[in-house]
Amino acid sequence: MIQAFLNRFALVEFTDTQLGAFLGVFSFLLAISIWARRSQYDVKLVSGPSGGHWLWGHEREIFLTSAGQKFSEWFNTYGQVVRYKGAFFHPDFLVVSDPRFIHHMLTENPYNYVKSPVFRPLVDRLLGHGLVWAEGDEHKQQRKVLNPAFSPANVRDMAPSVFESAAKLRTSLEQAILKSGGELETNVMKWTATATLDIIGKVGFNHDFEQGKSQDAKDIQKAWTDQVNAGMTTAAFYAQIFLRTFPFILSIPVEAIQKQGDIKNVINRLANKFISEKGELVENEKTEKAKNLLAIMMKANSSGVNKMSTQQMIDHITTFVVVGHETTAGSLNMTLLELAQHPDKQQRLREEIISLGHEPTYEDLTAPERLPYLDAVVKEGLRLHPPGAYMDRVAVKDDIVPLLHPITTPSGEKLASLKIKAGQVIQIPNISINRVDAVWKDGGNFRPERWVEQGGLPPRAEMQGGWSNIMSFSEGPRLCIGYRLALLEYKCLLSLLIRYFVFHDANVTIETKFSATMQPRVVGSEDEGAQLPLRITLAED
Ligand code: HEM
Repeated sequence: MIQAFLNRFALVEFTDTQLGAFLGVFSFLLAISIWARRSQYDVKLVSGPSGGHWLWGHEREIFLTSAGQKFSEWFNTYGQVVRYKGAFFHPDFLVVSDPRFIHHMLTENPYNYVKSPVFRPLVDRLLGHGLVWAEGDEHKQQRKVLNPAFSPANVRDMAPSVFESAAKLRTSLEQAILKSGGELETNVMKWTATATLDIIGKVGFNHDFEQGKSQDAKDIQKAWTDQVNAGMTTAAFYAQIFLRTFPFILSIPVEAIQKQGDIKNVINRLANKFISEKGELVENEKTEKAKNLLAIMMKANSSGVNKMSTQQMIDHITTFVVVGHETTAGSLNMTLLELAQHPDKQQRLREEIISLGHEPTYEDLTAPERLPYLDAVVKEGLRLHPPGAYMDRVAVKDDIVPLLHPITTPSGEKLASLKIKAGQVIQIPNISINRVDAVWKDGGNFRPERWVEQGGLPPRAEMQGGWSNIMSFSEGPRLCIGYRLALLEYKCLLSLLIRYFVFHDANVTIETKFSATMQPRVVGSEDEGAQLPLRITLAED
């Protein structure tokens, strides 16, 4: 067809060879001209909020509003790729929700987009050299060794520990309600985090945290609470900007900076004890089924493939305990708040669980069709309130990133891809990505029905690539390794709490803030730190 066109208009007859050469030269010149036009990086062409403070850029307004609020506003105003001004003359940030952009970074090129190298030493101090810290080949290798520990079969074996901790939570909450005359107003975070710490202690390294009563549990919970509370303060906002600008501060021997090792120290001690007590046993009984994550790692080690040092195994356990307990509790808490504010939905869920006729089993909790409304509530809770509410990545080299939704430059040109420079910081606010109105229509509303009604979900192409096509567990090779366990815990605890208790709004205004994970606090009582008060009564049989 091209040949016929040229022959007709050039008034000459081209041979196949001449045409091939012509097209080759033409394509080359076209590529050069596109390259010349695009040799300027495209970030400056991306639209976003104007102005911004000369020193703090737009970062202070992000900090002062609730978690993800500014990003949601900007996605709704400027589209799914937004540029804004950083503090302290930091080059402009990109904040993205475009699914193609995110897939390119997290799934197709995960090791070309790394976590901020500035904060890596902090992760080391808090968690050691585990999965959250590792990058590149080291991360690939760690995932290869650890993925099997979270296989469906292994998570199934963890179910008895999950059910046992849930039953203990029910008993102690029931007692507390009866003791306070049938109605208890309480910070629900303490109850759920105690249960999830119990679970990760058992499934992590067969340790009993005694429902938060052991000294070790108290130490871990105190260190974590101090950390997330500190993370919400104005001082922390300034500190992270100073750290980013002057990373050497991290090595100053000041107690506040060095204190992050507290949790790591407790878990190091407990896991070392487990290894010295059980090391021989697991070594000798290679056919026995390992029953917790540390034993699974030790057993894999004893087979000689992919050997891990004792310290590496301990760093992994530390990572699982820290990132695995408060995340699940955090999203569960916010779902309880939503259900307290939507009593009709809470009642619908309760009726579905009661109509099952027995306590939910592992099978009931893992097959969505057995308890479809429970499944919908969990998906909606995780969509609106992902505890890992925010991630960021830094491009390690120049790249051209494809877009699902082309952007329009100030001169009216449409760009279907963006040329970005090595060092570009790209922010991925999961909480705002999950709520974009252009995709979800009523993105900020709690409406579990959308997951079960016909046509309730956005078109697949508009959604993300991870679990249930939302961003809550991320996507690609760094997708949350513990998601199956998290979902089992979440569904088990939620079904039990809703079956036996009624949750009522405590009539305070709750806002959420970014910290190590997303944290709720009471407006007007910010100084009291993270809390989520709810009134709880017993459900009628
Ligand atoms: C509702 C509960 C949970 C949510 C929403 C959640 C979410 C996430 C997210 C978004 C990431 C990616 C972070 C990033 O790349 O910057 C992540 C990573 C991770 N999660 Fe979870 N998580 C949950 C529970 C758990 C549990 C129970 C465990 C383990 C017992 C766990 C272990 C991890 C680990 C080790 C990573 C790092 C994975 C890697 O980089 O390869 N998480 N999680």
